[in-house]
Amino acid sequence: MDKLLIKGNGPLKGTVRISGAKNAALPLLMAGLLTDKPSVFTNVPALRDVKTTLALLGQLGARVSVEDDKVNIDASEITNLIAPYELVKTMRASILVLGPLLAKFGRAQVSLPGGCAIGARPVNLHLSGLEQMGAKIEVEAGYITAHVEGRLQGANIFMDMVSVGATENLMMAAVLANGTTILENAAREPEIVDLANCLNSMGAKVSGAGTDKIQIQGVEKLHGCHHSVLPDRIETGTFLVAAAATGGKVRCEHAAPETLDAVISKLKEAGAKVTLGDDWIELDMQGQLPKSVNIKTAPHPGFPTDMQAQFVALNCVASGTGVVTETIFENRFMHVPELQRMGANIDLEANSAVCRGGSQLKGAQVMATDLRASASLVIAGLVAEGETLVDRIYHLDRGYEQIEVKLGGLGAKIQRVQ
Ligand SMILES: CC(=O)N[C@H]1[C@@H](OP(=O)(O)OP(=O)(O)OC[C@H]2O[C@@H](n3ccc(=O)[nH]c3=O)[C@H](O)[C@@H]2O)O[C@H](CO)[C@@H](O)[C@@H]1O
Ligand SMILES: C=C(OP(=O)(O)O)C(=O)O
Repeated sequence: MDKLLIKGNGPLKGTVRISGAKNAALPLLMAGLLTDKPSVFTNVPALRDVKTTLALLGQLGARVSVEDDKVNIDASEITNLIAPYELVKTMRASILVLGPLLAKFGRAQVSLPGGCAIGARPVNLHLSGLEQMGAKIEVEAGYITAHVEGRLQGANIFMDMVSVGATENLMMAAVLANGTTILENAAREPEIVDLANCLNSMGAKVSGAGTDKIQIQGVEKLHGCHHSVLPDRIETGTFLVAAAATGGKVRCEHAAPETLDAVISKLKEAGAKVTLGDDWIELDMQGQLPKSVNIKTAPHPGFPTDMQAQFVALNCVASGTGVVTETIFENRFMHVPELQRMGANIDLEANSAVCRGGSQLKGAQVMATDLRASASLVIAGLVAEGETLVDRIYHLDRGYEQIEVKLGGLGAKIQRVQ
């Protein structure tokens, strides 16, 4: 099993190219199921989750081809409407095939994603929204089986929690429904706007994406698309935090600065000088060490839960005490015991991590437990004294494209080992 060996060696410096966003790419690729015509996506990141998505689409009968960062999907001959456990278990976003399959083919069977490291992550909002659109749904023997007589029907759906995945699934279902669907208390993440833009380029009628009320007027058919995936705001944020923690100066290119307000604001509070262009962000610590910051995660435009672990690592080496509160997932502090093994001074109190800064972290063998927890261990390894070995980095490969190559380009001593 691959591991990352990191030797802390001072400030990161240089320029890094940001990849397309995992969380935008996955629903976009699934949207390829909604049309008989070819869909072409560019700026698709080479990630394990993208491979899983393409394998899933292939298993359903879609013809998929990949050339560098370009993916072509032809879903004109779908032969199978089952998303099996073997694929769904490795990637929770597989549930996003349910809306498109039901809307286009009238039925689908998708394995229940099950619990995962960061929390239980139920899919009740996805299912109840589809039921309100006329679907009949049964959950039995670990599978969700859904069908609808004729077309899904437009509906007014109020979601009693803000869910990114449910908003995306229901939006994709509603584009081919009969009539108008209104999604209230919808998620407002930039990846939802990217999906809506892509669906509209396919002939859908979606308005209000990026607000908490999305209106979708169903159409009978969609055509193909040519869509470039939104840059990854979480990958960008991770490199910026790594630069801040090491006291460095890093410029992220091919980024989307407008999607990172909450993160940039916290980096400035930590003492970083941040400069923005249309598609780049530069962070300069001007030789200073960071100051601790308080953080509370919240749905967009609040502080993203997917950046929480990286800021815990930053707070450990910063000056002062920072309290990081997680409000989205009930078990998203698994990086804390691993950071403690490296000498971090953190106390867990309910859903908050009280991080007392100023520790000189020491290299250790640590274990990645989920995607962003892994990123926080890499950041800690970059500032630790001595060698850090991060095990189980298949989690990292789900969401970071060649992280060791990109960090190496910024001067880090990091290599993949067996
Ligand atoms: C592929 C993708 O885009 N993943 C992102 C997506 O995950 P995902 O779409 O799974 O996250 P959600 O926004 O749905 O989850 C938010 C909260 O709602 C709960 N919930 C969700 C659905 C449901 O039917 N019932 C329910 O109770 C979840 O357990 C969680 O506590 O948004 C999360 C929150 O920003 C991010 O951390 C993930 O990186
Ligand atoms: C939690 C994450 O992803 P997923 O929803 O794909 O598990 C993440 O990207 O941090």
